[in-house]
Amino acid sequence: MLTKREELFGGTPDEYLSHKEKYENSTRKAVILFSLLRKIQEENNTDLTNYRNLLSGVLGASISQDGSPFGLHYIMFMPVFMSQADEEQQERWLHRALNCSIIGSYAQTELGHGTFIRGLETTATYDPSTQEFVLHSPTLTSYKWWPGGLGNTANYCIVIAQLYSKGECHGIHSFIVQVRDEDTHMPLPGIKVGEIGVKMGLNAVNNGFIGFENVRIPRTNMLMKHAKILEDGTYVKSKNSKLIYGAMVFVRVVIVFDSVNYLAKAITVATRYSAVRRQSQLKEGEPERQILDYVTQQDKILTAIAGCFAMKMNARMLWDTFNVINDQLHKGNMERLGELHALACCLKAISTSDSSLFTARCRVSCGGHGYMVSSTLPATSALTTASCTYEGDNTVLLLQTARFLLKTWRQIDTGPLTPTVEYLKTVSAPGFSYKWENSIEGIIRGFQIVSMKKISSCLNLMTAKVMSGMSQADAWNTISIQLVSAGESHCRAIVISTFHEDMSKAMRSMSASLAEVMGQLVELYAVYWTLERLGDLLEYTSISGADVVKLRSWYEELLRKIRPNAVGLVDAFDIIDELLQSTLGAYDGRVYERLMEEALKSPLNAEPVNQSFHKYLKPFMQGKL
Ligand SMILES: CCCCCCCC/C=C\CCC/C=C/C(=O)SCCNC(=O)CCNC(=O)[C@H](O)C(C)(C)COP(=O)(O)OP(=O)(O)OC[C@H]1O[C@@H](n2cnc3c(N)ncnc32)[C@H](O)[C@@H]1OP(=O)(O)O
Ligand SMILES: Cc1cc2nc3c(=O)[nH]c(=O)nc-3n(C[C@H](O)[C@H](O)[C@H](O)COP(=O)(O)OP(=O)(O)OC[C@H]3O[C@@H](n4cnc5c(N)ncnc54)[C@H](O)[C@@H]3O)c2cc1C
Repeated sequence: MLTKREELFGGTPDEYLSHKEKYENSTRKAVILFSLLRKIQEENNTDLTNYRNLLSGVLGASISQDGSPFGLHYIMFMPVFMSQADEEQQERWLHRALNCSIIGSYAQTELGHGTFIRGLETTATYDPSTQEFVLHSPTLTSYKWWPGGLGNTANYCIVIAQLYSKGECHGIHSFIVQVRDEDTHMPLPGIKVGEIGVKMGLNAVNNGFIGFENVRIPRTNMLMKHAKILEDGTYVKSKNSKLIYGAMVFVRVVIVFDSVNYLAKAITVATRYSAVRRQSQLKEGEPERQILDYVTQQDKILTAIAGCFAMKMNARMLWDTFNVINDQLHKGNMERLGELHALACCLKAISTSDSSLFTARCRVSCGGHGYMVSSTLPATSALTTASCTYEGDNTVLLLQTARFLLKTWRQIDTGPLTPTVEYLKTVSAPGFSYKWENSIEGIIRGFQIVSMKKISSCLNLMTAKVMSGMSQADAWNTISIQLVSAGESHCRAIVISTFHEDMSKAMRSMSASLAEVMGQLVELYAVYWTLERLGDLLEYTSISGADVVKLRSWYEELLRKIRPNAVGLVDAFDIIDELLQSTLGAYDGRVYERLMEEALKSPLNAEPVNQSFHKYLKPFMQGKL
């Protein structure tokens, strides 16, 4: 009789399963795991604020690097319900979703549209005679495409469609739709649903497609916490049309935490492997050195560790900011919605692009063995690159942040600014002067000045182009590279300052030795990004060549200081081997034995001579083919 642990972590490695077997195996594991989580959930009431704890359990427990067919149920279906469904609808469905007696997905993206959601083609037309909506996919491009779990798993999904009533289009709204029979799991009439095929990664998420042929759903299946359709078809609009976007903000907040978790796995593997792997002699006649002793290896890995700690603290800040503003939204105060959206956009974009960049570096830092699937680095790389796209393409999200920053800059003199942008007032105040200094505070100030000057420059460029006769939209597109750069600079200034401030607070309750190491990580992160963004700093601040020489020495000194604590820092992530699932990163350091053990599991090692020898090779080698 297998133990739960053996059931979850034993059996044929996923990499040797077919696409279909991988899905079936993931579903088998998911029901084991989420039965345990369901028990935990039943003891707690659930609203959006305490929901993230459950979600971090779900994400942390998602034991496959290929994701889980239940992912979207937890990550989007339920949060959207909590933020978009009215009380009666939550009463009717949320408990069933929480105890997994229904499994949901979130169907927004279509074959033809992902970013431009106002261009979605799926329609929901209200029929007052029957008090129903008619859901329809008018074109192939209107088919929903990508929703996780929709292929074979979910029996309900939230569909985002253009709402029509009394001949008028009211834009996109959310609807809950049953897609499969709860007993037979057969697709319901008028519904064409399936799985989209093999992807670069996340191949257990069961991403699907769905098309509707005049499918009728009750009026009360429109999620009506904000906007409503009355029985006679009268449309009652939301207090704020942007509230429909609320769930995307929540998921972006979750994804920042996710990106930290994925990066933590990758750097745990790369750091431990770099301590085990010996290669080349630093000095003739000496034993081969741990590759972690090479400064170029430290440059790849220690900066990733610092980045992981930095983003973890920013994820917490974002979550706290989300809760504060979400409470205000519930009380009808929309004042900071735009700021929250801009912050969630840029932190989602920067956390996922950093995580993708550093994970790829971890992969190459492990040489050939880092290219083995059994190292788990290829899967983590595939995962982190996906996160640069899902829940909003990073470029598009940074443009959203830039849109907010330009709006803020236009109003800079009309009154106080909200917390995440008040630095713009400080560094642009009359009489403010700043001379570059090689210190954490000096670096933060430098990044804030770069951000402010980029925003100001973008607005001036826009104004000049529009004055020259260019349309607003063309002017925006023409300078969009600089707009993205302004969004990134704003975010980097926030990440460094938050890391410094929050870590400084945390260090007060640490031992002196631990505080010293944490302080080194903050400095390493700040100095690394200063060297990475030298062009901006040379353009907008008084940093000099001499400052740069000193910065480089400071950087190399920090690598030297942090090296002895590298393994301890990643051990502190405390990721158990079963979740790490890596031949290179296992706690016991038996890298070579594990590589061989995993290789022997390959079906191609089941017999000494593969059948292709007799069928193909032998006749070929004998000239008979
Ligand atoms: C069990 C374990 C499982 C583990 C599995 C691995 C983990 C996986 C983790 C997560 C899985 C994720 C699954 C993925 C799900 C999805 O991808 S769902 C689909 C997501 N799609 C998007 O994000 C679409 C992106 N596009 C947009 O958001 C918008 O189209 C837009 C880019 C913002 C542009 O829209 P629009 O043209 O309408 O907007 P603008 O004209 O630019 O601005 C209009 C005003 O609206 C404000 N706005 C826009 N968005 C929001 C928002 N989200 N919140 C608040 N306000 C918003 C914008 O600021 C403008 O306001 P203004 O006029 O005042 O300036
Ligand atoms: C693994 C994965 C899981 C997903 N899960 C779901 C899910 O469960 N539910 C769901 O609804 N969706 C899901 N998606 C879809 C995802 O939300 C979209 O892929 C994403 O929103 C990007 O849209 P798109 O793919 O249409 O790319 P596009 O929007 O076509 O972007 C392609 C390129 O065009 C550029 N571009 C687009 N618009 C602009 C603009 N205005 N300005 C400048 N450049 C622009 C982008 O920067 C990008 O470089 C998932 C996607 C992935 C990869």
